[in-house]
Amino acid sequence: MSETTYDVIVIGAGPVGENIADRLVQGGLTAAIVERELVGGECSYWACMPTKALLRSGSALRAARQVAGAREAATGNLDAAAVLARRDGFASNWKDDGQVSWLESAGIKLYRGQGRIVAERVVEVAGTSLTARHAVVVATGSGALVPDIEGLREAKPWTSREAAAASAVPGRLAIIGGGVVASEMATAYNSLGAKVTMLARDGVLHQAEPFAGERVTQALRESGVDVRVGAEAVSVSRDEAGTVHLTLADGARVEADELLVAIGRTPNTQDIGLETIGLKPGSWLTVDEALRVDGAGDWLYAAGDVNRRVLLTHQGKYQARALGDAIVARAKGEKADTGPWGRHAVTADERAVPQVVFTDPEVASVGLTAAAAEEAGLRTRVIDYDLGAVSGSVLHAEGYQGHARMVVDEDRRVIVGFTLVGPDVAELVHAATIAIVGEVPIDRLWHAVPSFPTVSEVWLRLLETYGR
Ligand SMILES: Cc1cc2nc3c(=O)[nH]c(=O)nc-3n(C[C@H](O)[C@H](O)[C@H](O)COP(=O)(O)OP(=O)(O)OC[C@H]3O[C@@H](n4cnc5c(N)ncnc54)[C@H](O)[C@@H]3O)c2cc1C
Ligand SMILES: NC(=O)c1ccc[n+]([C@@H]2O[C@H](COP(=O)([O-])OP(=O)(O)OC[C@H]3O[C@@H](n4cnc5c(N)ncnc54)[C@H](O)[C@@H]3O)[C@@H](O)[C@H]2O)c1
Repeated sequence: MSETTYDVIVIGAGPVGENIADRLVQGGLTAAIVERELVGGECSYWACMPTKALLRSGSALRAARQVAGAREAATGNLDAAAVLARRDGFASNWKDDGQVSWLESAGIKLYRGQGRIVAERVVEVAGTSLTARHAVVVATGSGALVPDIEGLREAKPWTSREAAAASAVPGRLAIIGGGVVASEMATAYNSLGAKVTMLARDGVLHQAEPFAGERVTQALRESGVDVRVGAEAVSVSRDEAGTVHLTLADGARVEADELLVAIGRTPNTQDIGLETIGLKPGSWLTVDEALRVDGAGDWLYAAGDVNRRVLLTHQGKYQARALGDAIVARAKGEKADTGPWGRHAVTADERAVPQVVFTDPEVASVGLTAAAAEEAGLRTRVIDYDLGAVSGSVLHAEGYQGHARMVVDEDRRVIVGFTLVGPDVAELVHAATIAIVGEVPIDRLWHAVPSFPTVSEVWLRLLETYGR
């Protein structure tokens, strides 16, 4: 077995692993990255990029149909084949040459194969033993969770991977789940012509502000999706003709051509050698504020989905920048600055995580919901405003419907949570992220004047509702 030594070994070349390795090399260290599938990870080929590509064409068509003049020009349905072809491009046709070239140009050494920790600071991959001088970082991400429902695995359901990469649109698609993947894929496949049934046992987008799930449910139903809140599948089978049959807890039956299971994620830690260092294979890697793995030595870190802090690409990459720079600092004998909002801290993971759900309407949020703020013991005031009543919204689309909520910490008079629901609100949320991270006092926000006539004028309306 050949042996090679690097300053740091990163297992997993998803968006998080790539960014960590980049920061390390930019900081003057050597880094090897280990990847068993495609460089770029889930996000590039089976998650963020292809799913957003599947959603974008339907969103553009709906936007045109909401404006007189454009509506008359947008008379047909989506060209599903063209949408799928555009999606293929955004998934780089499931080839990673571009990302491999980037690794080379960034000075990061790639090893292909399953990486396994075999001892402290030692990782084996495809017959090569890699030794780390300073650290090993696990950035192996997550995979789809498939529940133990009778007959489900034998029925060969789609997970998010098959939904993101499908080469044809099924006539009927049933979905188990009511979270982000379920809601986005119900939106996408409905727009592509599938008859969608969504079994949302625990409600639709139930982790968001309640009005978000309610509006998305209503819009999905209006566009023809059969949303069944509270419905639970108890058994599944696929017959010889390929039809999937589901039986629900209340005895109801659902038939579909494909079944998507979208009920959350499981960590990719089953076969990475955790047992060799006293940790449990298949478990999420819990970490401290420096992203060091609990129960391991100070040489092992975990970032991105696998540490379960926040399962989002942008937040994982935020962890990657902080962690990469912290390892560089420690390697130089400096102390890492992991105190709140420090250079190497991941404070935003707890206080200001933005997320956009690309449904129709879109849901864009950051920070705490009103319920979460109350649960955290904050003395809050919740300000709501009808987004459709803003001049910019009325101009943006006929019959624009939306809602905005601002959650204010009354003791500090700063915003701690913000949620927008409406067409094209995705690009509006970053202003709220800055207000929360910057802890901008409400009194100062009165001086941040939104342009007229934009949808952003909702900021002014919220402040007026709050009062001066
Ligand atoms: C359908 C869907 C849509 C999504 N859309 C969005 C979105 O719009 N915006 C957003 O912010 N987030 C989105 N997410 C979440 C996002 O995909 C993840 O948060 C992100 O991919 C996490 O990055 P990561 O690098 O931690 O893990 P991954 O992207 O999962 O990458 C981990 C990599 O490690 C490799 N690996 C695993 N084990 C080993 C091993 N032992 N040896 C070698 N290599 C290994 C894997 O092959 C993979 O390439 C979506 C998720 C899904 C499922
Ligand atoms: N636009 C985006 O930012 C985006 C898009 C897609 C996915 N993601 C990320 O990917 C992750 C995975 O998404 P997801 O939708 O799979 O998970 P999720 O956690 O968002 O939703 C899972 C849903 O399934 C329900 N559920 C759990 N077990 C169930 C069961 N046995 N039967 C029926 N329902 C059950 C849960 O109550 C929940 O509503 C999320 O954490 C999300 O952050 C982000």
